[in-house]
Amino acid sequence: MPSHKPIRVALLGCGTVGTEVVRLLTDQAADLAARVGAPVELAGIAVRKPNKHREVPADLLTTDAAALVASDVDVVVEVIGGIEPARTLLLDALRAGKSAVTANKALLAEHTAELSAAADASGADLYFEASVAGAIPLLRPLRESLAGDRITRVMGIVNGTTNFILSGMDSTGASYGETLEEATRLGYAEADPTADVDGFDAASKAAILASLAFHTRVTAADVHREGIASVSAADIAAAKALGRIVKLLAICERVPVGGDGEGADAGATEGISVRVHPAMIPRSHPLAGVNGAFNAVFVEADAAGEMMFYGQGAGGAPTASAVLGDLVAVARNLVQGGRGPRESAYAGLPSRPMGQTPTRYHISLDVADRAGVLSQVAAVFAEHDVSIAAVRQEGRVDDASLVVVTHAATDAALRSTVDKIGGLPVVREVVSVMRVEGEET
Ligand SMILES: NC(=O)c1ccc[n+]([C@@H]2O[C@H](COP(=O)([O-])OP(=O)(O)OC[C@H]3O[C@@H](n4cnc5c(N)ncnc54)[C@H](O)[C@@H]3O)[C@@H](O)[C@H]2O)c1
Ligand SMILES: N[C@@H](CCO)C(=O)O
Ligand code: NA
Repeated sequence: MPSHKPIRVALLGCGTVGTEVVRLLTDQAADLAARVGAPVELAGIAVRKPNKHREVPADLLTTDAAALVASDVDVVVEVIGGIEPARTLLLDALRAGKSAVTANKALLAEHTAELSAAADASGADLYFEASVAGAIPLLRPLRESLAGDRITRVMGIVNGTTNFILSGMDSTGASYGETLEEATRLGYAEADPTADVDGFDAASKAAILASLAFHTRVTAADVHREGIASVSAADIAAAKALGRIVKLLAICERVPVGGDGEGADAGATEGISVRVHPAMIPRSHPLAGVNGAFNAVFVEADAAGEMMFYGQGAGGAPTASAVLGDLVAVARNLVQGGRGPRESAYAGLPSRPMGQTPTRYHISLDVADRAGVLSQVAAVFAEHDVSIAAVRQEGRVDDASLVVVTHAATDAALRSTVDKIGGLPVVREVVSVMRVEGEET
């Protein structure tokens, strides 16, 4: 039996995730104690409305989260969400030398520097595996298992709500609006789905992933963000016609820098691009088969090569699994002495603006079916120094469709190419414009 004194845990928030944390802590108490080497005891649960929590022991409930944090606890688990009061509560805990576990990506994407500094100053642990891709072990592999390698790219589906909607649009051909309604009816999308569909949730996760992968401090403000509201049935059909599928991707990659920049870029030869946007990927890509509310993250590293992490990225029990894994880790550190890895931001790579990021575009046009159209369109690409990888033209009686897939060029050059093409008299409509990922450039 464990001889160490019990590890006392304060749980802040008892919603979808918190309820499952309580259940796992209770159901697995004996196993957890054996694994940690000390009993892991729930000292209190901070909630807003105690009468709404009949499923958890009433004597543990309190509405005073700050007092619970200040009480005789060793670890604080934060599953409230949002910036305040979560930020202040976690800072108070860390400053007092109490280790912290959080699932709060919104907070981490803004305030990791401050939280890590507080943890370093007191020697406490800060763990947050549940904040990205829920149950999937991802942050610890990036931070620990791959610490000896050089990660070049992380590309993932890290938002279940938008993946559910895009998968639905792909399988039924329905519009974005219709599919969002269905997702809301089934309880996948929240009443206010803004954070998910506009890409804020994925952008927070991208910032956390890029920070770990590239040993660089990246915040949500460094992430280029586009959501899925403008993805049309025509985009989905255009992708399908060429053996591709549309996904909302979080992409973190190393990109070359000229070294002629100013400020943070001066003299740098390498930067990073961190972005969230819909993109077409080949149906043969490992991420293409990730459907519904599942998450998956594809990682490329110099020595390890390609890896994929796949599983449930959301939901009470899956997210609580990651929270409990972190809780066991910090509790073990308390029992055995020592600390988990500290924040590592030594590389300080500059974030490159989207306009200077190399991307590829898929462009579908409705054009007049007459001689010379193709050469007029091709001339605009040449003017912008954008090289064409493939062209497909289909003529009909009074109009025709033209699909162009480019080689890599800067996003800014591609954007101005599309703008200029849209203004050509022979182009009736720009049917679909989308970036292409997951293929040779
Ligand atoms: N639900 C998921 O699938 C999921 C997945 C990964 C990460 N997360 C993250 O986990 C955290 C919690 O998510 P959730 O889905 O459980 O949210 P939730 O809204 O279900 O639960 C949050 C709870 O915190 C309570 N709360 C709010 N202010 C409080 C305060 N001052 N003191 C005490 N309690 C307070 C709310 O009343 C609510 O019960 C968020 O940071 C979220 O981003 C959730
Ligand atoms: N709203 C998020 C929850 C998990 O972070 C999603 O849909 O993936
Ligand atoms: Na995770």
